[in-house]
Amino acid sequence: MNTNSDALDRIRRDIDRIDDRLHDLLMERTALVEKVALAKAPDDSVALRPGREAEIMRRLTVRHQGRFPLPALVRIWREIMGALVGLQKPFSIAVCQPERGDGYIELARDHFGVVWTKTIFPSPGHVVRAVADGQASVGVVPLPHENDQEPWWLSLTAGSGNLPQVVTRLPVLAQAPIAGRAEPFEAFVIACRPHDDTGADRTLIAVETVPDISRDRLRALFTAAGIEEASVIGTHRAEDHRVYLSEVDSFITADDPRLVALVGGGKDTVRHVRIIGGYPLPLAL
Ligand SMILES: O=C(O)C(=O)C[C@]1(C(=O)O)C=C[C@@H](O)C=C1
Repeated sequence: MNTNSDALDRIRRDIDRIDDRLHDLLMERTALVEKVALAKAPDDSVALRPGREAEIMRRLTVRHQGRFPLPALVRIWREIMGALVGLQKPFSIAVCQPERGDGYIELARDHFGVVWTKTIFPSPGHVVRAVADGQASVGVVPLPHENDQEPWWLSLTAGSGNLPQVVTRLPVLAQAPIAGRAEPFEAFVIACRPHDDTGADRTLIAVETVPDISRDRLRALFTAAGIEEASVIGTHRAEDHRVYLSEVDSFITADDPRLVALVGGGKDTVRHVRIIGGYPLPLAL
């Protein structure tokens, strides 16, 4: 009996020592991130680097071993990086929560952690405006749906200047289903910064065509321009034109010659092509 409780005490002292080391490392990591913040351009409006975060998470999930559950590991690092992004610059999160419940707030909390303020907005359009105006550092908006009456992503295709862009897709690791909830919530994070190249990314390209063309024709235009694996994730039909939101399985920037080929290959049909961001591929279990 005594021996057992002695052994237990010893193990618990080891656990205390490990907790102290973890805690010390966390404080040391915080000090390093403060140095990273000083090295960033002062006019950077948001400290968030979704690509770097994705690379960290991929590296850790690959080296992970043993019985500690991977979703718990991801959650701990989400909390750490979420906390540290807001220590570098003021950080606030605009969340679209159009329906009852708090599915998108949960997604935002799982990704950015518990620390920073989250403000609920009734529509994705409000969130886009809040981020564009600098009222919020990032926004969480539902993934586009085919039958959206007023797709929020259209406002990311128009105009110039520092428009918000899609930078992340949530959740970064598929969540366990919640009993009683029909569908998992999924969202895009938008911010006034370009999406990052992590070597495993998707890019979102809005293509405006006059007149309307079929999806098959659109896919053929992408293929002819040298862009494979383009799938449509949203559409908007106006009186004299159609806008497709296509998702491409690679990292593409606005100056990519393939986009010029896409416009040229469409002769007069493709009026406008615009990248509205992209995101690192979500973690695979
Ligand atoms: O590497 C950076 O740029 C950081 O700001 C550090 C850090 C991190 O905690 O590792 C924090 C926030 C960023 O979104 C990405 C990574």
